[in-house]
Amino acid sequence: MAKQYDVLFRLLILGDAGVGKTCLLCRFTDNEFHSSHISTIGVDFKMKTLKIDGINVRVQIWDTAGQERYQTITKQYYRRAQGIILVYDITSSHSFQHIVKWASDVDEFAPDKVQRILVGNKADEEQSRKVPKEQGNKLAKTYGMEFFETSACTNCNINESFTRLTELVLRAHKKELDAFQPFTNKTNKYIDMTSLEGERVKPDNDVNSQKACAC
Ligand SMILES: Nc1nc2c(ncn2[C@@H]2O[C@H](COP(=O)(O)OP(=O)(O)OP(=O)(O)O)[C@@H](O)[C@H]2O)c(=O)[nH]1
Repeated sequence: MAKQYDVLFRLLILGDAGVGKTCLLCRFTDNEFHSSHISTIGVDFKMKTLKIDGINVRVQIWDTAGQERYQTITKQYYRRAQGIILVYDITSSHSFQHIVKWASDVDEFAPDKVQRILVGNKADEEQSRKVPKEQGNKLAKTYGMEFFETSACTNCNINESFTRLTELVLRAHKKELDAFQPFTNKTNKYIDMTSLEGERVKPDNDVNSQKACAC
């Protein structure tokens, strides 16, 4: 069977419970939105293939539980990530203030090379907004991250934010990819960055993957 992608990356979505991590993922991968909140237990993941600069990039996107009690499990996934989306809810000042804690966890547990973006979700809820867009921008600048306001509900900036993070990851790993040059050869090989950067997981059998997508 012909190879269907050239490189595989792992992305991670972090943020407080209820900010919309699962909905962002479901919107991006399946173009679905669900209005109920079913808390993620541990972690769950979905896959999608993007074409960037002629390269077929497969992304394995891990959705993590925002609840404190799952942090021991979710932190184990940081070190295998090449890209991280830090999410807050624009209607929740608390979730925004908490980004500092999420970012410091990333500094502590993720690889140095990890690429990060900041996302303020629920941008459709303008009437309940607690976090001005400028504040999001300012915080992102402080951390040297790019910033997006999104709405999983109205499908605003979803593709843009996931695609941008994938572009940043691709750029950060350009040297390794150039050395391998899978895009020009005719073999069925692809680069699995997820196994190169850490211990390989077997998602199909992963005991932590307990939640079917609610969206
Ligand atoms: N208005 C609006 N509601 C949203 C949006 N994204 C998510 N929600 C709602 O926010 C609630 C929580 O969404 P989830 O995606 O389950 O939140 P989560 O961050 O995955 O939560 P945990 O799994 O507990 O960490 C649900 O009721 C969603 O419908 C959005 O863009 N706009």
